[in-house]
Amino acid sequence: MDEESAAVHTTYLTDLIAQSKHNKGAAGQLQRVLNFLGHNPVQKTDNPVRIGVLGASQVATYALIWPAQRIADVEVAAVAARDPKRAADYAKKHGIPVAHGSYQQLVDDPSLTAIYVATPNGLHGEWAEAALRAGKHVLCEKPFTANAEEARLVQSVAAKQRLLCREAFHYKEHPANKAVAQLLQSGAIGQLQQLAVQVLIPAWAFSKDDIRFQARLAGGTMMDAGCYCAHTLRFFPGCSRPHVTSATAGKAQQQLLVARQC
Ligand SMILES: NC(=O)C1=CN([C@@H]2O[C@H](COP(=O)(O)OP(=O)(O)OC[C@H]3O[C@@H](n4cnc5c(N)ncnc54)[C@H](OP(=O)(O)O)[C@@H]3O)[C@@H](O)[C@H]2O)C=CC1
Ligand SMILES: O=C1OC[C@@H](O)[C@H](O)[C@H]1O
Repeated sequence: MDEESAAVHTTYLTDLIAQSKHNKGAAGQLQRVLNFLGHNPVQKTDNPVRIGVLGASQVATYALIWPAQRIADVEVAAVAARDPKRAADYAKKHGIPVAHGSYQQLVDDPSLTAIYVATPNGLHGEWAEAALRAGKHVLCEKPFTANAEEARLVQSVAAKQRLLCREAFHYKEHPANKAVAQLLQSGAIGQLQQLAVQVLIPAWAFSKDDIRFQARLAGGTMMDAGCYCAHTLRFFPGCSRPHVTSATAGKAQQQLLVARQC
């Protein structure tokens, strides 16, 4: 969304929130949408965490750039794309002060504290590792890497470098999920018997050449939506380490990217 449309949406939502003052639930929902639009930037502190975005991606806008505008001690300080012009255009559009024409330049930028890896899945491991070796903390998009071997390597580099390296699963930070986890932990609702997870994402939301449909970039339903299922199964207290008894690979359905696990 460009700045002008964001401003229009913001005004509209602010009016709606004012009108919903007698309905706290609705007002809260609307406030969250307004926050998501991120159009109320705050003054940064003197020494914010300076994050560089690796990949001029869609996800970086709503997962990092807009939310960071409302956080005083976080600054999105640079972006890199494989093409310098694309990096410059993206930086201009989103008010990012520095644009790098290669991922390596971003990783080597001494002014940055952390790197947000927002590339196709197949490149997560390589660039998370490069960023860690260059002394940067890493926030890596899900799924963490393309396979377990890469994941172990990246984690070992993070440990050796004494740097943070987190996978960007935000669902587990949501208060509703934390409350469920706490209920399960406390035993207040008994012991967990079964957990069924299903993620449905409309396939029409993406073009045919989207990174999600490209095996060479570690795409595919299980990598895109299915990693939420696998992660959820391990996240809640009482869940044992999943044991795979069978697996069947098939072509994605026409209408939906569907991933299920029990
Ligand atoms: N946590 C969450 O809620 C979400 C996470 N994601 C994850 O974020 C990542 C990016 O997804 P999304 O932003 O939707 O994807 P986009 O296609 O919008 O962005 C991917 C970026 O990767 C870069 N890239 C590098 N190599 C290639 C290549 N060979 N082909 C295509 N792009 C390439 C491109 O950057 P450039 O051209 O600038 O170099 C591009 O901007 C994925 O891993 C996805 O799983 C996605 C959505 C939500
Ligand atoms: O992680 C994700 O969340 C939102 C979806 O649009 C997307 O396919 C997936 O990458």
